Amino acid sequence: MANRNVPIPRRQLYIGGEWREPVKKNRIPIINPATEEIIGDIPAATAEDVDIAVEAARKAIARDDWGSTTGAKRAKYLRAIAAKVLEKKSVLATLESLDSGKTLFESAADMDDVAGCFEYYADLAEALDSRRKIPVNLNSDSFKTYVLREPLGVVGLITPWNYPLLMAIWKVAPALAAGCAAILKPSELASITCLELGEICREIGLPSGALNILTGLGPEAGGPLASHPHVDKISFTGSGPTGSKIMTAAAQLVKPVSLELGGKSPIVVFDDIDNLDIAAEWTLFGIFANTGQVCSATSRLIVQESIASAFLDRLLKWTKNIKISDPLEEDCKLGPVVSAGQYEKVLKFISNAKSEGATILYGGKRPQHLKKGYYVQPTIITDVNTSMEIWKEEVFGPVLCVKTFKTEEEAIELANDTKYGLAAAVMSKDVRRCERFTKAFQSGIIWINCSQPTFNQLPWGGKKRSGFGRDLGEWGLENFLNIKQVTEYTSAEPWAFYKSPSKN
Ligand SMILES: NC(=O)C1=CN([C@@H]2O[C@H](COP(=O)(O)OP(=O)(O)OC[C@H]3O[C@@H](n4cnc5c(N)ncnc54)[C@H](O)[C@@H]3O)[C@@H](O)[C@H]2O)C=CC1
Ligand SMILES: NCCCC(=O)O
Ligand code: NA
Repeated sequence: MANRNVPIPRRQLYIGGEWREPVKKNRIPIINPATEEIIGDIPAATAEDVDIAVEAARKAIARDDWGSTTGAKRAKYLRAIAAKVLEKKSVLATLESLDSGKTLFESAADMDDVAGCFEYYADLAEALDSRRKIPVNLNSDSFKTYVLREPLGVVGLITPWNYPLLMAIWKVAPALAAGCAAILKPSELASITCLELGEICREIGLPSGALNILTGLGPEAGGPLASHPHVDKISFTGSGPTGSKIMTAAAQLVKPVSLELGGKSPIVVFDDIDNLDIAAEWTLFGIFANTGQVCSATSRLIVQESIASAFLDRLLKWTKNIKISDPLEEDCKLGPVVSAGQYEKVLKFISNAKSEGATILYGGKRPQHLKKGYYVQPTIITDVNTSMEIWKEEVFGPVLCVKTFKTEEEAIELANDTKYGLAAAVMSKDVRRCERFTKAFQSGIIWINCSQPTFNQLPWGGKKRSGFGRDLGEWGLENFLNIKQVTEYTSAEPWAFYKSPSKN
């Protein structure tokens, strides 16, 4: 077992490059979901702190060392942050697991991804210098034109608890690369590593106010950020209802938002797959990685009837082999869900499925060997119909529901039978069929013969009620840039639209 005695730092809000006590001095307890114990506390920001952070961010935007410096200089800071994250990887990963219940293996992988994301956007920040001013040729003697890419301004980044530091960095890294000044509001359920990012920024000397970190409750800290008149954009990842509230608040000021919300993504498995075990493992990974708390989790298995029984059999064997334990234990592959609320919510989904007539093929309860902690067994539910809650609603826990199909048309119809549109996966060795599914799936992310692999270079986001806008890749950077066209009249001749008074 990793060292669970890593001390939990007692931090304040990170504003203007310094630690600052919240104006109202309130704090929120940190709960370890594996033990249900309080292990520390975080500061609780309110509207007063948001005002101070916005002011610090506006100053950073106006200063030569941040808002108007080069991408190359900003890249140096991003690379320095990446290096520090790797230097502190072991402690950060442990803190992430203690706070969120994520397995230590996954937390460590997240820290690598965090560093990789900073490195990736450091490259893009450097490349931005040559794309900052792009001439546009009009074939005109009268006009010279060009397009500028500028930092959008002060941006609010509101993020969830399922990948506490990584989801924040998907927004922080491109926002800083673009030259914006950012205010990050992480989830109150898991904020420790985001506060440690503040310490890293302090250590590497990030110019003050470029990144401000306000922990606190959603309505008290996130709400004022979304409705602040001097915040130029909100980028949000989280639940649909909260996304909707943020969009409503931002709409009052015509403030742009990007929303990365939930999903109920399908994984379609055809009978032509060569290897049931490979498909079974991807199906497992698609729903049980991070204990199913993944917005892109492929939580609806749609399997061809001819192999359904053999495939489910194999799936069960793999599922029974998953080690469920304290997330710091070696080889743990399934930790607790994040909170008591999430635990109750997941169990309720399972009991509702049962009362609606579905069969709990496996799991559905707390694992017997774990008396404390918010643990739920990996759960597989069959005899599902399309009007059931379990087919329609995002559980955000380790719960897979299963339906069978006979024909390709039926599989597409079932796959798209959802209000969401984040991700979709197809498993088949028929290349043409995979192409047909790629086209037919109504979603922003397609996986072929796999589920969940995610790369910094590729756009991440959805359609339908999964939201709009894209994190990651060059799209993630464009989110934080203002595109400004400049048109200069270069002719010595008068414009001659009006009759000149001198000719009267
Ligand atoms: N798509 C995704 O990645 C995620 C989906 N979820 C889903 O959402 C459900 C609820 O989880 P929550 O933690 O309550 O998610 P949430 O969507 O309410 O929280 C996400 C972020 O929004 C903030 N927030 C909450 N209310 C706000 C408001 N009125 N104004 C501004 N910011 C606000 C939270 O403090 C947090 O930082 C989960 O059970 C899960 O189903 C949760 C987290 C991530
Ligand atoms: N593999 C990263 C998933 C991110 C998300 O749940 O939004
Ligand atoms: Na926690």
